[in-house]
Amino acid sequence: MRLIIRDDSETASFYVANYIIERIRHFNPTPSHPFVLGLPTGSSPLGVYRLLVEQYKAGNISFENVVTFNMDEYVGIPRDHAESYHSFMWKHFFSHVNVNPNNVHILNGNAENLEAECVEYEAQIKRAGGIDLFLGGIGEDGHIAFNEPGSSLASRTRVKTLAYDTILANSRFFDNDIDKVPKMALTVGVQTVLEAREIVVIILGARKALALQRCIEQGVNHMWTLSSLQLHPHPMIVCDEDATLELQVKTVKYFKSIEQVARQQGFEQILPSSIRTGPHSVIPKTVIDEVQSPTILSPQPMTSRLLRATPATEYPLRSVSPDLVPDRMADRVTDRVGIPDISRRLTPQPEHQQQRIASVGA
Ligand SMILES: N[C@@H]1[C@@H](O)[C@H](O)[C@@H](COP(=O)(O)O)O[C@@H]1O
Repeated sequence: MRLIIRDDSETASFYVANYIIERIRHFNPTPSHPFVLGLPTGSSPLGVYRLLVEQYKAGNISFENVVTFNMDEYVGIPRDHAESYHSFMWKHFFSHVNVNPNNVHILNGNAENLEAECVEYEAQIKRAGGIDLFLGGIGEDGHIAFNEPGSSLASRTRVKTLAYDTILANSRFFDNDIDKVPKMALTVGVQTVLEAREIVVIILGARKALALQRCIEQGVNHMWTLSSLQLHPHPMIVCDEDATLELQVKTVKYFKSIEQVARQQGFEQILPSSIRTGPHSVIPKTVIDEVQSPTILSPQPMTSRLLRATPATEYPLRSVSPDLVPDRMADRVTDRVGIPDISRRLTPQPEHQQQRIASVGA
């Protein structure tokens, strides 16, 4: 899990937008090998969409070969209702960029057979080759898409009844009248999200702080469906400082230090090549040269093989996301020359303390 913490919503959105742009560029999508992007609605991704549109207009990114799948849609409100997720997506993103309308997929909450609609949506995702990057937001109760508390972590796209808390939270978009808020939605499942090759979630504001805490510091739990991210190989949460309010100080310092150390080492994030370029491309293989020696008839020892590393430009020498290096708060207590002073550990060791007291007294 990567947790990226930024000062405010603007800088968090900036990080996510740039990240998506970098990922699409790296992937180098073509009509036959498009980048498949999962997208959310809600107020949290608004800044990201604004920045993506800005960058598109500045000529820095193209969405021509990007296929999109939205997370969810209300059931029973007209597609052109101002608060439908169709309207939201076209208003804030699609109509401002060069995405091909045929490449846009949003669940139809007015389908005659809602169940069949959901089954077909899963099939469409599969036909598109799976989702390369799923961008998500969360509800205050830690739900991802409309996977409300108690949703099966194995769930797939389906019809979902909304939790009262969600109806209440979303009433702000419906004249603060909960009677106007749809009570059902179509949503991708937790499993659908987990099957994306990469997941990025943006979490902003103090009202999401408890959800973030449950998802980062506690175990996988169907009552906080975002916590399922812990089971994914490449998840990243980007949040603002306000969203960290319920986290332990050491958790915040830990994740900040991870990012700092990575930057000092000269990288932001390195994903395996198959994730960065999609499943269809050939992953460069390390070449092994056999040493030709006609006189050796017995099996050659390992030292007779020359391992020629593939150039870093083609394939990273570090082939996986950097692992989180345990970083104890106690290890940060250093003396003046920067060497850890064991006698001042935050978890006291009585024998060392005694030695120190004795040496100070001498
Ligand atoms: N179905 C959507 C979610 O996908 C979204 O993450 C959530 C949070 O919205 P906001 O970002 O406005 O808090 O709202 C709805 O419940």
